[in-house]
Amino acid sequence: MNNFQWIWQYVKTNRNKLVIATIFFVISTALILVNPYVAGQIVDRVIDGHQDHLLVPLLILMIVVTIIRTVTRYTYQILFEQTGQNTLFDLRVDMYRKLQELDFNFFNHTRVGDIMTRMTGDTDAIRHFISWVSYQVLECVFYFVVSIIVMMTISWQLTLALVAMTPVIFVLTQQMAKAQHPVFFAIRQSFSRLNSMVEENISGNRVVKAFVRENFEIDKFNKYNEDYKQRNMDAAQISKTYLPWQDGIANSLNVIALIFGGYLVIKNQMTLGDLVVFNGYLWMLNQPMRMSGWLINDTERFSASCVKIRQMLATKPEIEVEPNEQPLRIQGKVVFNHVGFHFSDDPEHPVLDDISFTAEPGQTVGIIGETGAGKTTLVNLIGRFYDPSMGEVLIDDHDAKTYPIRQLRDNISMVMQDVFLFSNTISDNIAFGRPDLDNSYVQTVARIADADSFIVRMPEGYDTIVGERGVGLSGGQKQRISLARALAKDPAILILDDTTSAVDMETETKIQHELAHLTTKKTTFIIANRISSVRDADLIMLMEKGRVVEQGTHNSLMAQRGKYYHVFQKQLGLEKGEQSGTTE
Ligand SMILES: Nc1ncnc2c1ncn2[C@@H]1O[C@H](COP(=O)(O)OP(=O)(O)OP(=O)(O)O)[C@@H](O)[C@H]1O
Repeated sequence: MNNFQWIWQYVKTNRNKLVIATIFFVISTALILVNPYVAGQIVDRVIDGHQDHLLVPLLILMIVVTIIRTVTRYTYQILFEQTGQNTLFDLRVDMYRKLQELDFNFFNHTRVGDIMTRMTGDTDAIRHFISWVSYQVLECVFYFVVSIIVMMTISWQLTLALVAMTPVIFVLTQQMAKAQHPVFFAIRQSFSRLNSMVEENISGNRVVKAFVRENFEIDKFNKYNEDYKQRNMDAAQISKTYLPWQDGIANSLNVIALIFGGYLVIKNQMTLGDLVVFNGYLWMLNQPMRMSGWLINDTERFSASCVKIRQMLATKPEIEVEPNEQPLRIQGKVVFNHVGFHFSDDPEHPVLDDISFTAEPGQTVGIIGETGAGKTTLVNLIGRFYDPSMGEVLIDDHDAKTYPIRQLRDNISMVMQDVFLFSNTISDNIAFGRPDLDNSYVQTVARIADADSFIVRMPEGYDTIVGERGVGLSGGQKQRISLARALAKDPAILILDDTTSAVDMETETKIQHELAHLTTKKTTFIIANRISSVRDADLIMLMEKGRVVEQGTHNSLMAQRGKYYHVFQKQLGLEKGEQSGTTE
């Protein structure tokens, strides 16, 4: 399917509008023929033929035609614009839906700036094509065909002399399109890189300032900015090479018409009135020749944008998301059966290797281990953010792959390492997964997460709007709101990925105490650095380089006197050194 066929799928819902627009377009464009003809009549019949009484009616006719033409032209332009806007709207809806459907794998490999370029610049290039370029092309084709037919009826010799120039224009247009094609793709890529760079700089502005790297960032931006400018200059250079020729040839038609037309008038093979009429239609032949270069540019921009959008819409998530199904309540038993995992773009490096364990419903599993050991990846397999490359993950004794993904995730809450809050009220952030929650339940879960005490001290309490990504809150406060958000879902499986790393040990103990006394038991996975965070767990796994090297309860692991024992001794020593009388 080419780009035109593809975009037609969106445009065709506006069929009625397009039919009306086309009728107005035909009326408006056909009326263009009238005034030059009337002008010819004025010359031949009023000036040469001395039929003075015809002057006023002919002038009135010209005015009426001009008014009708203005109204019809305005109407079809509006209708084309509406069609473009509607298409843009539908396209954005589809793209946004697709973004919700795409998985971690896509977002791991696609820059935010690139996605933003597709959602804004690319969609607008398509709107511009539908709202403006499409009827300009129609107009040009109409002008070209009609002007030749009409001019033929006036003087076929003169028409042929002019039409002889069109192959040259055609070849120039073809050449220009060929040269512009890769350049517009390069412009599109460069713009996306520039957007990504700016987006990254804004997101990372605190890091930039903290490391005093503003000048480095400016230099980096200048490089991308320069590249974008250069690509546009390349396009301009190509236009500069071809457009003056096209323009020159289009203009030369006037000269040819005057010289050859004048000759025909002198030879009495054409009346002066006919030459005036002919001249009146000449711009209609000129216009398509002049416009063709610009329309080619816009069409190339349209094509480059279509390719990027179609690529995104065609991307299939590795894990298919089915439409919403009936809610399903799971018990929360989790079994890993010789699970191995590698990222699809890096099959050489297994991130998880032969992991096996069982967590009964309501049990707590603690996962500790060095950084990069694979702890986050392991819990990501439970919610099917990735599927295992080997072995199987069983949820309630069924392969996790057999669950529709949304049904499964509805039963799982994750508090992620990198807390993200929406720029909304605290209350809405907590109720994100269950928007129908009443305020008292929101407060209950906030209390369990030890967030209530600081929220009520805020000027607007639960109605306080937090900034983008939770700006305005401390790291620990964000973690606690994010924990409350996870609890509000009342999940069967709760995953806490380094959730209490930014809170003090006293608060952590308090939260753990509250979690342990929840009315509905949840299978809880706690990833932590401090053994104190997991020591009461039913099962503790110590991970190293993608493998579980020791597992058991705190007491059994201590009795083994292995790696866990040594980590514990080390942490105990550090804690004692740092603060006496802590929870250990
Ligand atoms: N999207 C990805 N593509 C390729 N490799 C990845 C990706 N995400 C993580 N990894 C690699 O997988 C390994 C395990 O990462 P993971 O985040 O699971 O570790 P972790 O134990 O949770 O670490 P930390 O305690 O620092 O959070 C790391 O070596 C990491 O480099």
